[in-house]
Amino acid sequence: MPGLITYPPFPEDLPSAPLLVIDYALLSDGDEGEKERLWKAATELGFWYLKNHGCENEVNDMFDVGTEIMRLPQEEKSNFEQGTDGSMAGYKSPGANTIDDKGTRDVHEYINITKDDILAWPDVVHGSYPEPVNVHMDSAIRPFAQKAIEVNITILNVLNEKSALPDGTLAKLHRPEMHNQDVVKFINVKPSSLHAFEDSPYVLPHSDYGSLTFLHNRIGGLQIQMPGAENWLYVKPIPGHAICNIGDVLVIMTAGLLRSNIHRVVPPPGEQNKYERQSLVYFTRPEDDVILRPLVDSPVIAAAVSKNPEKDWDKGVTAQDWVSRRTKARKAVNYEVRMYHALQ
Ligand SMILES: O=C(O)CCC(=O)C(=O)O
Ligand SMILES: [Fe+2]
Repeated sequence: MPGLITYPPFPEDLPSAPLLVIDYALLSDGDEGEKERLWKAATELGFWYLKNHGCENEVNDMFDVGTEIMRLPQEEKSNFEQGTDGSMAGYKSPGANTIDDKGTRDVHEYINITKDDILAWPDVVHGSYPEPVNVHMDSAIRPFAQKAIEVNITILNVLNEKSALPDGTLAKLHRPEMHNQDVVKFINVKPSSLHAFEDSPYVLPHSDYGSLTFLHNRIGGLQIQMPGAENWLYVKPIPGHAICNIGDVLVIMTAGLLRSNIHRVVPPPGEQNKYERQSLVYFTRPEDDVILRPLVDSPVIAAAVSKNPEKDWDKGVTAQDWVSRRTKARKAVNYEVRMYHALQ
C-alpha cells in the first residue's frame, strides 16, 4: 500500500514555523477558548495546524488514490488535461504552467477533482477524470470531500462569529449544493525533477486566492514567512495534523481583518528529498456568482473599510472570474499567446 511508506524524519536541526495547533474537536463543541485561539491564528499569521479533524482515514485513503492516479501512463493522464480556458477540472502535466513572468515552466503534476463533479457523480458538471477517480469515488473521494466541507464550514462559522457578521453569512456564501470552484487537489513531484532546484522554490511565493485551504503534507518543503520577516521557515508536517490557511477571498470579505500569508514550496529537506513529494488539498471557494467585496453588515468590517479608505477592497468580480482568471494566466500556452501579441 503506497499510504504505508515510511519517510525519513523531517531534519531536527531545521527551524520551523511556530503555527498554533487548533483542536477541531473543541471547536466543533463550541469551546470559547479554542474559537479565540483560531481567531488569533487566522488574524495574526493566517496559518495553523488542525488536529482531531476526524478525516485521518479519509486522508490516508486519498493519498493512495492520488498515488494510483499519478502512476498511470502519461498518455492516459494527459487525456484528462485541464483546459486552458481557466477551468479547474482535470490533470495538469509537468510543464503545462508557467511559474513566473519569464515563462519558466513548472515541474509538478496535479489533478483537480471539482467538488461539483464529486457531488453530482456519475453526472458530469465540469469534466471527467481518469478511471481510478470513478473507481474510488464512493469509497474515498466523496467521503474526503464531504468531511473537508464540514470542517471548513465549522471554521467559517467561527470566523463569522468572531468578525461580528450576522449568523450564517459566510456559510450562505459557501453552500456545498451550489456550484463553485472548490477542488480536491492532489499534487505530485518526482525527486528527479527537483535536482536542479537545490533549496530554491519550485512553487513560487504566493497566497492562496480562495477562502480556506485544508492541506495535508507528509514530507517537508512548504515554507512561510512570518509577518514582517524576510527569512523562510519550514512548516513541519505533523502526522494527523492538517495545515490550514486563509485565502485572499476572506481577506477581501473582512477588509483585512483576516490574513492570507505568503508561502512557497522548496524540494523536501534532508533525506526526504529522495522521495516523491505529494500533497492533498481541499480548496474552499465562494459560490460562483458571489461578488468579491467587504461584508459591511459587520460593524467591525465596516469600520476596517472606513479606517483605510485608500484600500480598494471592492474587486467588482465574481468568485468564478477571480479564480478562473488566475488559473488561465498560469497556462504556458496562454503565456506564449501573450508574448506573441506583445511582440507584434
Ligand atoms: O504542496 C504544498 O505543500 C502546498 C501547495 C500550495 O501552496 C498550493 O497548491 O497552493
Ligand atoms: Fe498555496
